[in-house]
Amino acid sequence: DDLTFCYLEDDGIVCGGSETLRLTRINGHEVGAERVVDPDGKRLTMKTLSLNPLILEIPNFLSSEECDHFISVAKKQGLVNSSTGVNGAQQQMRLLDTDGDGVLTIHEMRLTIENGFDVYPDDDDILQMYIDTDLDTNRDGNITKDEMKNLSPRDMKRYIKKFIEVNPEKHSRYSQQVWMYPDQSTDKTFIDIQNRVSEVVNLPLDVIRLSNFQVVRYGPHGHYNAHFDSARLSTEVPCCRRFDSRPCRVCRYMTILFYLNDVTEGGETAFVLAGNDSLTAEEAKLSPKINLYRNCSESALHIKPERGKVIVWYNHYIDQQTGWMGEMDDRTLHGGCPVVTGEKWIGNFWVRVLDTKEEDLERIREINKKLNKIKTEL
Ligand SMILES: O=C(O)CCC(=O)C(=O)O
Ligand SMILES: [Fe+2]
Repeated sequence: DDLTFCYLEDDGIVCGGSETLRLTRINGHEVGAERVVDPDGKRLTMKTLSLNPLILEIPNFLSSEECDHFISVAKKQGLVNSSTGVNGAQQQMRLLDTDGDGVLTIHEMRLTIENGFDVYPDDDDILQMYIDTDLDTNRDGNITKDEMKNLSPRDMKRYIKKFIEVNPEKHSRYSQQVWMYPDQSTDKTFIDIQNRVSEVVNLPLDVIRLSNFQVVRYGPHGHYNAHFDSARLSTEVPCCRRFDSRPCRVCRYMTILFYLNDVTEGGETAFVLAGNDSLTAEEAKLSPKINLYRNCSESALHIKPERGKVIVWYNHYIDQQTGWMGEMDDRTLHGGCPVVTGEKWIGNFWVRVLDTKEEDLERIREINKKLNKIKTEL
């Protein structure tokens, strides 16, 4: 076998060929549990913040210089507006007449717009839309099926698109970003960090290199409403490869989130359902809790951004049979609360995998070849 994978086990480091490759999961023990981790001689403390979902934090994982480095790389590369996968222009609008009385109240219209367009208007914005578009002919604040015909789905889309241009903070995600890829970058700091991550999460560097990295900036009002970083398992839709143009789903085994600065006020990462089993993810997605821009304080767990801190969580369990990605953990529903004062910089390091370990072994071989070629050219 041409590949070797090593893991830290109870009795020391154990290595083997490609049959050894598997995903790992840190044992969180209990909330508040702390242990010392020692990547490249840096004594750091890893603490368990939550068990359901499993979330761990390591303060000072990055030095201030490393944080500044990523911020300046991002600025140099040029940040672009973030967008979520849900693009209003492609979505079929589903009228959410939740009580089934054939009439949309303002509340139901809000749900309809939130779901269909990934846009979060206030009640006043909806009333303004009725005025601007003449949708509510009899001006009673309710939209009947007949009144709905006053505005075609296409015109509605056009109206919402303009609304978002004027009120960007009402989109589900309001931030700017750049991407970095481990198999394309020779940035020394980036390579150091990949090694450090590999050590503390006990995953081979080869698996860490399957990841991608996104540096994100939020300004005042910047936020990201609650979402999943990954998607549920599916036998019909394959895991996305980079720049995939087929219908595909994002498969991110785990999220490693770096805080690159201290935020003056706001900007916590919120886990809506941490330790809360009384609400299903589907119920949560239709509840006001998901709108972190408005209802951040209703989440179960808040993590304060602190320069250099990293938090780690697992979007999926491990499939014990294959050792590869298993069911999604729907307690991971999370997002970024609005920045009140100052700005917020983070790095998202997403450990991405494909549907099978064999496909990822193939990718690992390709990446190694590519990196060897870059090395010999240097
Ligand atoms: O900004 C945050 O704290 C969370 C960001 C996030 O969830 C994401 O970018 O996927
Ligand atoms: Fe996220």
